[in-house]
Amino acid sequence: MDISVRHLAKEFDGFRALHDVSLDIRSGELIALLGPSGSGKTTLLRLIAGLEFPSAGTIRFGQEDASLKSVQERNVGFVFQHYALFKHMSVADNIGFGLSVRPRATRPSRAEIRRRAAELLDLVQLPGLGERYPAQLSGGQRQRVALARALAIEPRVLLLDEPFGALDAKVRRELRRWLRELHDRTGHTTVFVTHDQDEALELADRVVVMSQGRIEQVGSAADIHDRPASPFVFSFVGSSNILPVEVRGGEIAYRGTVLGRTEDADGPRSLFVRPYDLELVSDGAPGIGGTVSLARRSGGSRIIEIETPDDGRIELELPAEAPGSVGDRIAVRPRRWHLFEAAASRADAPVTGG
Ligand SMILES: Nc1ncnc2c1ncn2[C@@H]1O[C@H](COP(=O)(O)OP(=O)(O)OP(=O)(O)O)[C@@H](O)[C@H]1O
Repeated sequence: MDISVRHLAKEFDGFRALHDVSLDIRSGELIALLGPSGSGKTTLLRLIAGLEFPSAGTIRFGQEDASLKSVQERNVGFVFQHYALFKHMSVADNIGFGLSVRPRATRPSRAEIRRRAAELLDLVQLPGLGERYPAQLSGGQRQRVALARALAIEPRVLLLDEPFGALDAKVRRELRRWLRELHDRTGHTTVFVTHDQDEALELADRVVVMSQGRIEQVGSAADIHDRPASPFVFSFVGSSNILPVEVRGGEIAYRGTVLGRTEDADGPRSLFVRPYDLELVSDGAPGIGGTVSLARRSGGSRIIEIETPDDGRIELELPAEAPGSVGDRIAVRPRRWHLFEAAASRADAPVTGG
């Protein structure tokens, strides 16, 4: 089922939670809505679900205008972070719930609902657990039951709001992989909300990065990472250093030191660089000089922070065996970077990177 969102806006008591959002979701796609708290992800998801109605704009499901249709009419399945399974119902009854409350004319027989619940339990890899109660399951198992319940109504679209948010990191990673496999098998159009960039970039076909009720960029993991459309996107999907630089005749200079070349026009810019895209330069070679103010080990790398003469701080991620202790003077230069407009990037970028 294709979903087409056009010029969607949503106001709550005069507060604009979404501004002019347009987005095309292709049938069978797995889409992540990624952004910081308050960026409008859940509002967009709830509008697609039919749990809220837009202040302006339209939502089409295929050829049909769904903007004012109810959740039932849209036939969407959804799962929220706090998988509210019915505690007093067995797992099988939870899964069959959506079918058992259908009007008599479209309601399957009890035997059919049982059969379907058992089938879905196999699909979510919990065969034989139908007679258990939610309290007798682990968090990850409950979340899979919640997904089975959402799938039971044979939804046209599956909407997931931070579905793995409440789980520990390892279970989260396992469920992520499992959800991707399930998606590939069932082919549902799926939209999920997350504020975790790893989850979004790893799981989704395309990621929609949101900030302050607007879409900043829509793209594959590679697009978002390698071709960020704005300083916000660059900073949100990883750690970043921001240096004030000057472009003159194709050269990028930081306090008079040429760091590299660009085809950009002359003028001030902000140079955005990832900690692992900086390298140490040997004595005398041009680079950004500074004094090491922090050095620590992180997994297989060394994280080093230097203080620059203009009171800036630069974070570097170097191989574990790299030299540099607190108090040493070193110089670095970027291997890869992104240049953005100076003024806009200052106002727009979050203070710290991801
Ligand atoms: N029912 C409501 N009434 C008033 N304001 C609301 C309502 N729902 C959301 N908002 C506001 O709209 C903005 C967007 O909220 P939304 O829940 O969509 O953000 P989000 O990106 O999903 O954030 P989070 O990651 O924290 O869930 C927020 O500023 C929020 O306070």
